[in-house]
Amino acid sequence: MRVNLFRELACAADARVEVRGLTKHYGGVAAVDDVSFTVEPGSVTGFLGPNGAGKTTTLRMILGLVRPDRGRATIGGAGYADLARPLEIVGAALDSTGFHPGRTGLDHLRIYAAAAALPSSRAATVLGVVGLGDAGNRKVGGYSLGMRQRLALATALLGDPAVLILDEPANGLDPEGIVWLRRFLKEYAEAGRSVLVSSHVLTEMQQLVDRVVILHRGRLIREATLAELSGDHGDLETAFFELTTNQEIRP
Ligand SMILES: Nc1ncnc2c1ncn2[C@@H]1O[C@H](COP(=O)(O)OP(=O)(O)OP(=O)(O)O)[C@@H](O)[C@H]1O
Repeated sequence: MRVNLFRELACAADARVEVRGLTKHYGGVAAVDDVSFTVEPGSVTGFLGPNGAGKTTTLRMILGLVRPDRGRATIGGAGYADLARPLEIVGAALDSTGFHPGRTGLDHLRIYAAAAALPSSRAATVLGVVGLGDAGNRKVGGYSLGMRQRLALATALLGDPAVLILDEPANGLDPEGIVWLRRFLKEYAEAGRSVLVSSHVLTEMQQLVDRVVILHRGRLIREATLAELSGDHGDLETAFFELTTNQEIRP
């Protein structure tokens, strides 16, 4: 399974995501304010912050879904819009609610594969990888939340990308699913790829990530390895609360 899924990357730098000075205002609100960080190949990076910190807006700017007011995000050195075959560079699962309920999981994936000029056979391959091999011919309307999360991950994996960007991927997964996801993402990173994953469940992140990027009120407040953060603050939960409370309130 791993042999088929994880092709050799031509160059490790293909999996590097660089965010430099990203800024986005909505009306008077600085949703993201001069944020810079790097997602390193070979690592799982946790993207953390309280509600409204600017995580989703940042992810959407990396993926070319929101135009920044200032700054730039690159994946393997290129902006998303300049990627010739984007699904083969970056796979993203930001939302597991947007599936057509009347389509089967397999059909959903085949449509995405066709749109990206990927072989139709990838649909069954990625369904098997995420553990939905037996549910591929069932309509997505009958899938549980955890099954939809797995389908969203399968969609992200279609192009065998160098980078995975996932928003709350464990939401709705049962304990076995969470353990599976953790192992899968670690293996993915160990194959020289990179994973950027946002979650509010800090105990889960503690077990999953190598590095963390923490936003608060639109600004970067810490980019560090988990080991550095633990050295300074103890566990991730303690670090998170120490860093995100008692912050100076900006005008
Ligand atoms: N399309 C939009 N129009 C107006 N304001 C927006 C829009 N998108 C985001 N915002 C605002 O930008 C700020 C950052 O929101 P964002 O969704 O990026 O935060 P988040 O860290 O992902 O939050 P959560 O953890 O709750 O998902 C919030 O104040 C939000 O209300």
